[in-house]
Amino acid sequence: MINVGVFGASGRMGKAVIQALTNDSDAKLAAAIVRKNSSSYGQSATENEPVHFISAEELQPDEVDVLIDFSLPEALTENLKLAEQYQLPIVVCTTGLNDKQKERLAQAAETVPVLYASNTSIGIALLEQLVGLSSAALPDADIEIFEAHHRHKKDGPSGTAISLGEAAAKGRNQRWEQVNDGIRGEGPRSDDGIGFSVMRAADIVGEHQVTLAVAGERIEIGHRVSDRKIFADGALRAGKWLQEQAPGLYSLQDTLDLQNILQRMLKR
Ligand SMILES: NC(=O)C1=CN([C@@H]2O[C@H](COP(=O)(O)OP(=O)(O)OC[C@H]3O[C@@H](n4cnc5c(N)ncnc54)[C@H](OP(=O)(O)O)[C@@H]3O)[C@@H](O)[C@H]2O)C=CC1
Ligand SMILES: O=C(O)C1=N[C@H](C(=O)O)C[C@H](O)C1
Repeated sequence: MINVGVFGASGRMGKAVIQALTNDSDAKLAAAIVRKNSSSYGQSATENEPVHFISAEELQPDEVDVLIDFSLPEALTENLKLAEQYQLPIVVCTTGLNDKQKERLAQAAETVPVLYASNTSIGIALLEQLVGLSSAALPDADIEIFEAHHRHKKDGPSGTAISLGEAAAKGRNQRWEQVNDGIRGEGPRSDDGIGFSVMRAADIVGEHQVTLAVAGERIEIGHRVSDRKIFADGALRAGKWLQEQAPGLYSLQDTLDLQNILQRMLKR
């Protein structure tokens, strides 16, 4: 049985992970971590089991095998410090990280296993591969990315949309910093630029579409999530995998065989 500690446990995703753990025969909730000034602090985190929302200082490291972080970027440094202090593997799922925070992930990965996933759905991992392949195969296509999320989302474009842009740039051997056009506004597009359009509305869980267009033809590769269980299950799957790994910085792609599957398919 794997004991899971969840950061951001009171949030939309934290609750989804706790719910997923109630039906998981290999893993259980060991710690539901919130801020000390959280309105959830001290309350029961589960319906039947005696797990309460605690603060990070109250974490009992011997009771936890892996940490899953679905809080916000502001909490990343403290969460990584805890993982380092207690030598615990950590799956980081928060988005909107700046360059310094991404460097901090790499620094933590020198001493503990760290898996960073802007999207824990296997469908998006597959989409990334398909986008890389399509971008390489259509070097002259204009690439644009659309994403839609719920009205409460703070960051934009979404972490997933940026990861898909990076996969497209990689497919063409381009540096992401050179082709990232950000959210589209006025003015004509450059030949290589990859731009985003963003929708925030109601309770949309997460939708992404990558368009590769040449004059007269358009490829659209898309993905929609309608239930946060998809992300929660993906994060737990990643956590189970990570707790058997050596220190290092991993991605969801490392846990899957998609690249080999794609290569085998292409050889046929
Ligand atoms: N990788 C993936 O597949 C997915 C990633 N995400 C990402 O996960 C993150 C959380 O999303 P979501 O659950 O919707 O967000 P919520 O706002 O619902 O939850 C975030 C939780 O973090 C806690 N929090 C807020 N501010 C701080 C802070 N400064 N320090 C520590 N904790 C804080 C809050 O709990 P409290 O105040 O009670 O402490 C809050 O409940 C986002 O970055 C989102 O983009 C979302 C879905 C899927
Ligand atoms: O905030 C969300 O809800 C989501 N965030 C992630 C992102 O920014 O890509 C993943 C998912 O699409 C939901």
